[in-house]
Amino acid sequence: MSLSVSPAATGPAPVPGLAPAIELVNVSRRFVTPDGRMLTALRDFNMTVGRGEFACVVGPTGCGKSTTLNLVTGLARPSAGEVRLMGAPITGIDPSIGFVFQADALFPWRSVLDNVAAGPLFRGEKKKAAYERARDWIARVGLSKFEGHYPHQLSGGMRKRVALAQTFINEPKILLMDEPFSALDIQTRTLMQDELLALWSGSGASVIFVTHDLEEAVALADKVYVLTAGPATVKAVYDIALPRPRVMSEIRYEPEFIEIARVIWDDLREEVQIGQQRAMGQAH
Ligand SMILES: Nc1ncnc2c1ncn2[C@@H]1O[C@H](COP(=O)(O)OP(=O)(O)OP(=O)(O)O)[C@@H](O)[C@H]1O
Repeated sequence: MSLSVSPAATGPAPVPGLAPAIELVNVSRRFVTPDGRMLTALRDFNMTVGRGEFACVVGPTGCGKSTTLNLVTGLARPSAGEVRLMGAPITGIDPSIGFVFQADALFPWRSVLDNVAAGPLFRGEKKKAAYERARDWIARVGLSKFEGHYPHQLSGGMRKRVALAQTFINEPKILLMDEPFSALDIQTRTLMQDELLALWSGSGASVIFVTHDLEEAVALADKVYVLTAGPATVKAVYDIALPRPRVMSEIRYEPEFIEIARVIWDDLREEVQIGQQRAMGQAH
């Protein structure tokens, strides 16, 4: 059984001389609520994502998962502690970060080709080279026949493919994903997970992927972080040593996968129950 549980961040053996891609060190993040109270969303939060590592984050609703991503983007500052990218403290919004969120960020008035070429053109790449690379990425996600289509003419899964091409064409060193596939039906979601792993495996990108779907987390990740009901701290980190390449439609039926998901769910369930009890208490 290649399952290990650790109370602190582990991960692949660090590359000598290279700092981890992402580090959150003793981070706390507090907000002032609209009624003037102080709300602690993250407390003493520690996370280390190695270079090229795929980390998934699961936790109860509202515990602080998106807040974690916002700190890594540089859009939000920690109230205490430090966030480092490639060993250096964050000073602003880093152009080497790519994002994919639940709502895709396609320009509705641009064709698929223009959407995918937008990033390189914005960064000053020559038009010919940008469009050549865009066509290549569109082909990689299987949409060559649709490059002249507009987003409203595509299915949800096709739009996600465009969003992935639009992200990977920028060759992000760090990729932040916040429930990117949660609005898709289960079959399309499975296909998109395969697509994501295929694109990621050739990219070298370090990923933080937030999801409510524990099976999705186990299937994709090198490492799964389980967060406590808010304020979020890291409850446990699980190394997922399932071999790669992984085929999403098959992996879920493997005994080892089922066992790993069961063990992590036992841990997560407690936090989900705490979150639900609190929500019910607030409703009374
Ligand atoms: N800008 C803000 N101002 C005040 N409170 C905030 C702000 N952003 C987040 N919060 C609060 O911080 C807590 C964590 O929110 P966050 O969105 O990070 O949780 P989450 O785990 O991503 O939620 P979900 O599972 O619903 O996606 C919540 O109680 C939320 O209401």
